Amino acid sequence: MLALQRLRKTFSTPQGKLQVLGGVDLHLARGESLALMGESGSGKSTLLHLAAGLDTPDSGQVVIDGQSLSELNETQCALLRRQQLGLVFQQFHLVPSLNVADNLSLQARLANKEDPGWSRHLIERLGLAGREAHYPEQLSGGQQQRLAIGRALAVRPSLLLADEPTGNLDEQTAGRVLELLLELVKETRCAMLMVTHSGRVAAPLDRSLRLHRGQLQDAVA
Ligand SMILES: Nc1ncnc2c1ncn2[C@@H]1O[C@H](COP(=O)(O)OP(=O)(O)OP(=O)(O)O)[C@@H](O)[C@H]1O
Repeated sequence: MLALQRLRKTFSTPQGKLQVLGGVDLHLARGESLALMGESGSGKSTLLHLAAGLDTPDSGQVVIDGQSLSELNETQCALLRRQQLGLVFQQFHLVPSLNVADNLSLQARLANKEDPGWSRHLIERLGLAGREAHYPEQLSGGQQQRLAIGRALAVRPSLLLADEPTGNLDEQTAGRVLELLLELVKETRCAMLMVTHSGRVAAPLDRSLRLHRGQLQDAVA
């Protein structure tokens, strides 16, 4: 589903070249969830951005559903991102002027993949039934993040990329949101790559890897 092949990325800094990824290989299957851990500055966000096609590697390639991103031009890459990727961040990035129903279907509408039946099902699963006409500011933090997850899944993405998706929530709420997220990943059979600092968050995922000195290694619990 997602393959990272010999991915290298170096940044230029005032102190010289900084190699962040030194030839990273990774394979993620459909329905599989992977926690990406590592110290601050180890390159987790860099890897996530490359996987999302938001940045380009120095060498190596990102393959999503058999399609190498390096073979696509910017417009094609944006289309693939819209249609096949779901992105969830620590900040919910909901549109304040749109209600719950419209926030949920926003990405699907932009991707021409609107499916009212699936949206209704998601609203139910997210525990937001009856709240469709409410605006983000009327929701709790946990409800807002559930809505952001629903927006990402409304396109039925083949790959979900999540950057600390429960980082802004209290522990109890975070636990419930994570549980729901994992259920929905299994239900939709998308692959999920999740950046997290927390061993507790990583534990229920299928696998955990740690970025260290530009390489992926098995994470020690
Ligand atoms: N555009 C850039 N130019 C120069 N250096 C960069 C750039 N982007 C990231 N870096 C550097 O690359 C390294 C990896 O950054 P990255 O944000 O991927 O780390 P991270 O593991 O996500 O960190 P954190 O856990 O703190 O979010 C850091 O040393 C960072 O300063």
